[in-house]
This record gives sequence, structure tokens and C-alpha cells, in this order.
Amino acid sequence: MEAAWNAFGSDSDSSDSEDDNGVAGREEATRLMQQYNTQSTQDKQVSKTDNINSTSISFQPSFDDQKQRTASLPWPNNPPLYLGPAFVEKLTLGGGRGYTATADLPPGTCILIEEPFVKGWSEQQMGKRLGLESIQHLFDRDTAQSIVQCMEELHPTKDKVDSVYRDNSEDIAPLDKIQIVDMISSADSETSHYQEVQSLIAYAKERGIVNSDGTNLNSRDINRLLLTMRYNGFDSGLYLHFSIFNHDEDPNCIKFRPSSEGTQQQHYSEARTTRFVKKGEALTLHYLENPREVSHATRRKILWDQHRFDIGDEGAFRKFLRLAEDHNKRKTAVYESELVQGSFPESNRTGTNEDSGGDPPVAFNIENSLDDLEDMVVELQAMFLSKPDEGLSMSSTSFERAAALELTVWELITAAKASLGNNNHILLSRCRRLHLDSIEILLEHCSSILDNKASTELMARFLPSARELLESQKLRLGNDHTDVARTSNDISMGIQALLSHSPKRLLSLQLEDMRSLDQCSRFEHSCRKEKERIEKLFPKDADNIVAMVTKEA
Ligand SMILES: C[S@@+](CC[C@H](N)C(=O)[O-])C[C@H]1O[C@@H](n2cnc3c(N)ncnc32)[C@H](O)[C@@H]1O
Repeated sequence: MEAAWNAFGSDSDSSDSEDDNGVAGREEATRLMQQYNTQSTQDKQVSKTDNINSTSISFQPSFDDQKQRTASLPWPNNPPLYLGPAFVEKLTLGGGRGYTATADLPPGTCILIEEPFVKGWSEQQMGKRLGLESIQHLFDRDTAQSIVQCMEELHPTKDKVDSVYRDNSEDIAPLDKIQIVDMISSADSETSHYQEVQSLIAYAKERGIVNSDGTNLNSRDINRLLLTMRYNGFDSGLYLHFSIFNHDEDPNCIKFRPSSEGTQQQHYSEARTTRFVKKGEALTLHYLENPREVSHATRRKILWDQHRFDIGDEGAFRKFLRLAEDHNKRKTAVYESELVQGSFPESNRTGTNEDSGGDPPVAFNIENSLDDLEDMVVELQAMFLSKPDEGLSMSSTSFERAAALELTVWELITAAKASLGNNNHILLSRCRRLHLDSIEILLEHCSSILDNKASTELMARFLPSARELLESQKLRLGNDHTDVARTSNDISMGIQALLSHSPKRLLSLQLEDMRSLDQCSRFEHSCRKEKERIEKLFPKDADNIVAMVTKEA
């Protein structure tokens, strides 16, 4: 998913070459890495081939069905490429709408396929808090008129905002005051904002951009447009129908963003269920991404800052998860993944800590370290990708940076485990994924420098991180989530590499269910099968689905 706006046969021990540090060892290490990379490529190919004939569709999409379903959407003249078994229901939360399942849905069911209505964001906007330059970016487009008119239906809708300002101030609903009136007043209180709004009004008039009723845009319209972008924008741009999804702390859908994998360009985003959904259940996404795994206090602050809704403190969060009603293991795990030394940390919607003079919460320190280390991973990946042919001539500095990063993340995991006192804490999952990523960088880009012993040791650190990550993910996300498939694949590849190059080292890890070579093989097999099973639930068949609903019978 992407966020709403913010800015890897049994071998005898004697064949182990783990103590060989010479040239032979280096050649062996290179072979091991090549095997890792070849397996990785084959996996991708298998999943692509598997995907051709498999389908997750639990019912047959048809032109007629599609026509009927999309007719009742807020934008009947701008339908999505595909709307699955969902309808827009009236709700009491902000905007008053949300998707509901029209049938029992298996995991992987395609709910929505849609191209961005406005692709990406202006260059001036990138990395900055959402501002009026994004509205200027909209007005500069040839399709500005139609964009502005369609945006009238995004939360908060033009009708709603106009009616709020028509009402007496005592009659304004508390939520409308928070999400509309207070936000617009706060923006207007800045002189520069007021002046920029006036210039945008003049610019819209000059370009003939008007409301759907033919009136000229006024300052409230411009401020409302800014709010719609804040409440509905995704990293990849602005969508009409994706903006109907509400946030849930235990979401049942995931959004895949437009991508360009190899020669394949995918211009649309898709939403699919990540678990079994009952008929009548709300279909929801998680609004946070990059990173999605943040502590409850940080999520609470981000969601309040951007969307002006509050997931609340411990009591409200339990209620939010409907813990008391459901007695659901997954929801309980979502709650438990926040506990620090057995307690749910305090928070407030505008952020915890610092101002109160006390020590910052443990999770806050770990998040800061993670932010810095994730930036370093991105930098390293970019650096290695910009010099793909460096090979044997790779500078030792690049290697040292990557090796130091892996070690730092490993140490962070050890420290975080101790300070959180919760092996399944949400931040530990993020630490472990970062650890796997940092090892993959070394294996993929530094094989010419790594000798066999070093690479075996890397694998020996990779595997425990992946095992622990998988356990936490299964608890929190269920067994059918794409993240579970990815980690299962990592474990399978890690076991395969160690089994063929240093089974002795593999057994020395003493991992649960991996105490004998036979057990290790069986565990590897089950992870590989799980990865294949989940991948089949999420076939890359969106083009077929779109073709099915586009052709009239
Ligand atoms: C992208 S819109 C979602 C669709 C919106 N409900 C509508 O009717 O257009 C985002 C807004 O929906 C509301 N919202 C989404 N998820 C929510 C939740 N879990 N609790 C409260 N409000 C939520 C907030 O007002 C947020 O700014």
C-alpha cells in the first residue's frame, strides 16, 4: 500500500569451506551470492508465469455489472477502471462515506483499479508541507476545469463546506468545526497565505476555471481545495475513488501503487483484500506508508496532523480495534505489538513527550534511529545502482559503509529488544526488515569483497531476523498478507544458501523447528510453498480484469 500524503541436498560438514579466507573462499562467496541472486530472479520469473492463468476473482466481472456498480459512485461520469464487490456506504466519520463489501471476500480479491486522477505532485511541492503551489499545479493543467469540478465531491465536499458556512456557528457539527472551519481559519490567519489565495483566485478567473455552477472560485473554494488534497492525496497523486477508502488500524485491504517493473509499465493503482472479509464489513486501508510501522503515539500524531481524526489513547485504541467484541487473535496482536515492558505507552494527539520535560519515550528514540538508518539504506542503494559495473573495483569505502550499516542495525535490534521488552513490538518488525535489506545490499553489491566466511556469517544473521519478522507479521497481519509472502521467501532463500554452503553454521543457530538438516529442509519447503500460495492469491491480473469489464457482451 502507499500512504496518503505526507510528504533469499544435504551437504556433509567436510564440504564446508566456512574457514577458508583465501581466493578460493572469495570465489566460493561469489558463487554463493550468484546463487542467491539467480534464485531471486527465478522467483520473480516463476511468480510472473504463475500469474498468467491464476485468478483471485471470486466472481466474474462483467461489463453490465460494472456499469451498474459504478453508476452509483460519486463520479458516475469518471468511473474507475474497475470497481470490485464494494459499494459506497454512508457513515458517521469525516466525509460520511466509506466502502463496504457486497459479499464474503477471500484474501486477494481485487476491489479497485484506478489511474491517478492527477498524477504526482509539483516539483515545488516535493519534500515540503502541502501548500498552495499544488493548487497552482492543478490550475496549470489543460484539464484544470474538469479536475476542479470533480474535486467538488472529495471530502470535504463543496456542498458540505458551503453549508457549514451558511449555518449559524452554534449549529456547526463539532467534526465539521475541527475538519473544516478551524483548518480554514488557521490557514487564513497567515498573511502570506491570504495573499497567495487572492492571486490564485485571479489566476483561475484568468484561465476561465469556474465551479460547476458557473460561479468564480472564491477564497473558501481555494482553501477547500487545499483541504481535499491534504485529506485525500496519496504519494503517487490524487485519486477520486481511492479517496473513498477510510483508514483502519487493522485494515483488510492494501493499495499497490503504479509501477514500472522492467519493461512493464503499470499506470494504475489497485486495492486488494489481505484477508477474508465478511459481507457487510467496511473495506479499509492503512493510511501510513514509508514507514507504515510506527508506534501508536507517532501514528496518532500523524493522523491528527494530516487528517484531523484521533485514534485516541489506550482505551480508544482498544475500542477502535473492537477488541472487546471480537476476541480476535489478530486484533489482540495489533494491540500487543504496541506494548512497552508490558504497558501501553501514553500519548496525546499532538505528540508525546519532549515538552513535558520527561525522557522521550523508548519508541520515539528507536524511531529516530530507524529514520536515520533507513535514509542511509536508500542512499547506499542509490549509490550502488548508479555504479552497477563497479564489481571487483568497488571502493572499500562503499563496502565499509554497507557493512557498518548492517552492524548498526543488528545492534539496534539487540538494544530495542531489551528496551521494549516485547519481541513482537511493531518497531522491531521495522528494524528486522531494515536488517534484511542491509544484508541484501551487501550480498547483492559486495560479493567481490566478501569472502565465504563473511558471507556465511551474514546469512547466519539474516536468518534469525527473518524468522522473528515472520512470526510477528503472521500475528499482526494474518497468514495471507503479501508481507508474509516476502519474508517467507527470504527465509527459504536464506536456508537454501546455508544448507548448500555451511549446514554446520545453519544448525549452530539452533532455530526452533530447525534442529536437524531434515527439519531445516522441511522448514525451507514450507516457507517456499507459503510464498507460492500467497503469490497466487495476488495475481497480476489487473489488465485481464479491466479487459473483462471493458468489453460489452
Ligand atoms: C480519504 S478520506 C476517506 C473518505 C471519507 N470518509 C469520505 O467520505 O470522503 C479521509 C478522511 O476520512 C476520514 N476518516 C478516514 N478514516 C477514518 C477513521 N478511521 N476515523 C475517523 N475518520 C476517518 C477523515 O476525516 C479523513 O480526513
